[in-house]
Amino acid sequence: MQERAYNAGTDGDRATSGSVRERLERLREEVRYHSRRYYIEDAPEISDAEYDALYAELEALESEHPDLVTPDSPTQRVGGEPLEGFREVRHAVPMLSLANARSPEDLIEWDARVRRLLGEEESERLRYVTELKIDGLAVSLRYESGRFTLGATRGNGTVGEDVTENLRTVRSIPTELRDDYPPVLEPRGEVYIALEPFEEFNRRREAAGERPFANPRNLAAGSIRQLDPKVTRSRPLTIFLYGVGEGYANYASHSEALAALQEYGLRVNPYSVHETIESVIETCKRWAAERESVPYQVDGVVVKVDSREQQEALGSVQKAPRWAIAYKFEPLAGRTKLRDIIVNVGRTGAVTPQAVLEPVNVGGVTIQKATLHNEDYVREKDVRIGDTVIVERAGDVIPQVARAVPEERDGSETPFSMPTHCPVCGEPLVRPEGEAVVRCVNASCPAQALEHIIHFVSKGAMDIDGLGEKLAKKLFDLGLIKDVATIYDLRAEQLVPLEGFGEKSAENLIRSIERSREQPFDRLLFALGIRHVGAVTARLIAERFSGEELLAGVPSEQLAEIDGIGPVVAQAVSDYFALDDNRDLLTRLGEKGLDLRRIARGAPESGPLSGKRFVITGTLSEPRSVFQERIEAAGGSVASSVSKSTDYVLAGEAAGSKLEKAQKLGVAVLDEAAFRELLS
Ligand SMILES: NC(=O)c1ccc[n+]([C@@H]2O[C@H](COP(=O)([O-])OP(=O)(O)OC[C@H]3O[C@@H](n4cnc5c(N)ncnc54)[C@H](O)[C@@H]3O)[C@@H](O)[C@H]2O)c1
Ligand SMILES: [Zn+2]
Repeated sequence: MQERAYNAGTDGDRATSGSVRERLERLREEVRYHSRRYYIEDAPEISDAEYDALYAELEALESEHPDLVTPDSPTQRVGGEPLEGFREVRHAVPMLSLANARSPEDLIEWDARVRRLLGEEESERLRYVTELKIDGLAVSLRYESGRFTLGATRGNGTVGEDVTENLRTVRSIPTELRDDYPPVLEPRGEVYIALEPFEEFNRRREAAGERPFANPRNLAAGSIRQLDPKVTRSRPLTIFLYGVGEGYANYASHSEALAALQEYGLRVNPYSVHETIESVIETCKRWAAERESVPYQVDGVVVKVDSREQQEALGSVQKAPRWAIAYKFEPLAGRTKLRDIIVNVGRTGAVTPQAVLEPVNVGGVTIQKATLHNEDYVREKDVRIGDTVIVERAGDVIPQVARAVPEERDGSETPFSMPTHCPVCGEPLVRPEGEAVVRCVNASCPAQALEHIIHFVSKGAMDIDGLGEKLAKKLFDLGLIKDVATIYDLRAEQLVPLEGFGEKSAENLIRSIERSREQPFDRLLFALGIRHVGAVTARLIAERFSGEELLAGVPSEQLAEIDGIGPVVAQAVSDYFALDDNRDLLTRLGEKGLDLRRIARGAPESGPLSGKRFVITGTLSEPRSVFQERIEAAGGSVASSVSKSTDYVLAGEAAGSKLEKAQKLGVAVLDEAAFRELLS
C-alpha cells in the first residue's frame, strides 16, 4: 500500500480502471490504510473530509453491489485494532460507530424509518436528544461501587485497550462518584482537548523547537494511547460523557441517564430534547452555522432516540445503532487546482501571496481565492503554481491553502517567487528585519488607499449597500473617489453614465451612502482601518472617547487603561491620530456629517433584562443565537468580550478565558438554570 492512496478515489475515468471487484478492493485497501494511520497510529495523512469522501465512495459502490460486500470491508467494522503494549479489554456492551446524515433530508428519512420500525403507537411518544459530536477519542469508564476501576478505548468495538492509568491523570474524570450510583456503571464519552489549550500547547512546543500537532483530535488520541502516563498527565485533556454501556438499564431514557451522570459528578456533553424531527433539524442547522462558537472541535450533531425501550426495540445494524445518527457538518476543507499565485497589497502595505483557485465548494461557500500567508509559508509548504492543493476554512478566518498534493504533479508546476517591487505603485518592497511580511512602505501607494476604501464600505464597517469591491475599484480608477471621505461627495449624475448604472440604481447607491452617515461612532472608528483595531476594540474605544477627544490626542497610556486594550493596540491608535493626514481625514468626515460622538451605553428598553449587558461563553444546551435572541427580547444586549461594563456572563460547558476574566473582574456568572430564573 505504498502507492498513493487517493489517486484511485479521484480517478476520472472509472470505467477503464478495472472490474468492479478490483475497484472495490482498491478502495478498501485505501480506506484500511488511512484507518490505520488514523485509529492506530494517530497520524492521519489526509483530512477527514478526504477520508469521508473515500469512505462514501466505497459505501456507494458496495450498495450497488451488495453481493460483493465482504465481512472484512471497513464498512462492516468499527475503528482499529488495539495497539500492542496495552492490555486488551473486552467490552461487555460493544462500543459502536454512528451512521451519518449529510443533509436535513437524510434526517427526515431516518425519522421515517425509526417511526416505521417503532409502529404508530410507539411513535407518538418518540422524543429525540441532540448533542454536539465531539472530535476526540471514545473511551469507556468503569465504576464499581462508585470507584473508577477500568478505562478503555473503543478499539475495534469489541476489544479495546486498557488505558486506566492514563485516564487517571485526566482531572475531569473523578476517581469516585458521588450520590447513589448503581453498583456497576460504565459511562462512555469522548476525551478531547479544547481549542485554546491546544493552541497554547502547540505554542509551547514550537517555542521548545518541537513539531506542533496537526489537530486537537490527534493530540488527544495520541495522549491517551501512550505507554507512559506521565506524558498523558502533561496534556490538557478533558472529557465529556454522553452515554452508558453497562448499567444503562438503570435508566428509562438517554436524557435520564445523562442527568444522572451529572449528579454523580461527571462532565456531561450539553444536550437538548426535541419532540419533532423538524425541531431537531432546526437545532442541527443552528449548530452548523455556529460551530465556531464552540470552544472545542466538533464535526456534527448526534441525534438519539431518547427512550431506552425504544432504543432496544430498534437495535443495531452492522457497526452502528439504528436509534442514533450523526448529522455531519459540511467539511471545512476541499481539494482543487491552484491556477496562479498573485500578490495582494493590503491597506497596511503588507504584500501577501494569494492563491487563485479553480472554484471549489468548502462548507457551503464557493472559494476562488485563499491566502498563502507569506513568502516563507509558500516556500516551507512547497506550494507551486499548477499544484493540486487542499484548501481549508477555519472559523471566520480567510480560507487558506493548507498544503499541496505533490503526488498529483506532472512536472508542469512552477515555483513562486516574491516580486521585488510593489505591483501597484512600482516602488521597491521591503521586508523589515525579523518579520515574515514584505511591505510597500510608500504612503501614497494607491493600493493602500483602495484597500482602505474597500474596508471602509464593507459589511462590518460602514456597510454601504451596493458599493462592493469591484465598484469601489472602478470608482477609484476613474478618480471619482480618492479616499474614504470623498465617497460622501459622490453624486448620482456622476454614476448614471457608468456601465451597469441607471438613474434608479445610481440614486439607490447615493441613498445607501447617505444612510451610512448614521452609523454609530464605533463603526466609523473600525472602518478607518487603524492597525490592530477590530470591531470589538473599536467599540471599547468608542465607549470611552469621542472623535473630538481622539482628534485632540489621547495618550496611549490612557487608551491602555481601557479594559480589553493592550499596549500594542493603544500605541497603534495613538500613532494613528498623531498623523496630520489621519486627523485631517477624520475632520473631513465629521464635516460631511458623520457622527463623531462617543457611543453611550445602551439606553434601557423595557423587559426584565433591560440595559443589561451579557457575554455568552462556553457551550450551552442550544446554539448561542437562541440565547442571544432571548436576551435581546428581554431588553438586554450581548457583547463579545468581557469588560467591567459587562453585567452577566452566561457560561456553558468548557467556558475558557472569558469565564476566567469575568471571575477576575467580579462579573456575575450565570449557568443556564440561573439564567432561566433571571428571565422569569
Ligand atoms: N483522516 C483520516 O485519515 C481518517 C481516517 C479514519 C477516520 N477518520 C475520521 O473518523 C470519523 C469516523 O469515525 P468513526 O466511524 O469511528 O465514527 P464517528 O466518529 O463518525 O462516530 C462515532 C463516534 O462518535 C463519537 N462521538 C462524539 N460525540 C458523540 C456523542 N455526543 N454521542 C455519541 N458519540 C459521539 C464517539 O467517539 C463515537 O465512537 C470520521 O470523521 C472520519 O473522517 C479520518
Ligand atoms: Zn505600493
